[in-house]
Amino acid sequence: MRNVIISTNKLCKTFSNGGMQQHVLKNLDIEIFEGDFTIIMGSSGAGKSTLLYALSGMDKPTLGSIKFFDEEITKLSNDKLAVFRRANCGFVFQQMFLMDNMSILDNILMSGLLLSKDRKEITARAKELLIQVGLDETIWRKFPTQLSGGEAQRAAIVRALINQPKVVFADEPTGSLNSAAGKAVLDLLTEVNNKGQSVIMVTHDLKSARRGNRILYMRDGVIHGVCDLGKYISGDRERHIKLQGFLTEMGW
Ligand SMILES: Nc1ncnc2c1ncn2[C@@H]1O[C@H](COP(=O)(O)OP(=O)(O)OP(=O)(O)O)[C@@H](O)[C@H]1O
Repeated sequence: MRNVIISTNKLCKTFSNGGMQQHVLKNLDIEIFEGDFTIIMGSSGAGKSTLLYALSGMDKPTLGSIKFFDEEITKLSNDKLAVFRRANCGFVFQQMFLMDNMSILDNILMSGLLLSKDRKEITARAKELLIQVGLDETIWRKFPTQLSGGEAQRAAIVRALINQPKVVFADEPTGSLNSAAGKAVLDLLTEVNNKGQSVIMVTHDLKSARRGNRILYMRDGVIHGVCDLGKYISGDRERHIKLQGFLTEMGW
């Protein structure tokens, strides 16, 4: 029996666009399991990012509720929600902003020291993660404006992971990266997941999706299908065929 870490009850999100109501999430009842690498796929505009933002407490739903661990986060005030997110969540989104007036290492340490006072340990973890995403010592003291977009994105990912969040939310984390840098990021997310942290990732990319063990396919604001793939093993051909078959069935 697997533990449910996030569950939604009749989750709805409606946007008002030019006076028109757009129902983007429609009565979703979803369960996310502890330790899973959950992938959210689907056509453009299906509501994937909206769902990710709602599940992570970054955005409030219009109707319905979200339970995250034992906390009904939809009932929390904005301040309490911010504290909850800081303690439990890591965010790897497309637009990630590093502080321009601080070095890359200091950007990461600042996040780490919000939750821990052990500077030595946080520094060691930061350096280890930086190396894992292919950012060596030569860039640690640089400022964000001195980095390429891909380097800055990888540094921001390290910042998101420095507090070893119980759940990592990622929205197309490899979107702006070349294939080697993208692989380093996926390897890091896989490793984090293997250590027990849950990952929820929105992606359009088959290579990224293969890292997940459970795929939720969205269409028009609802979950259209679910595929259980089992744990990621590099080069597992059968898994790949199963995922492709599922996506074809979903009309991807
Ligand atoms: N803040 C907002 N205000 C108004 N409409 C929004 C807002 N955010 C999203 N939408 C609309 O909701 C719909 C779903 O958007 P969302 O970004 O969740 O889709 P998606 O499945 O992630 O798409 P993509 O794969 O193209 O990123 C889109 O039609 C979008 O225009």
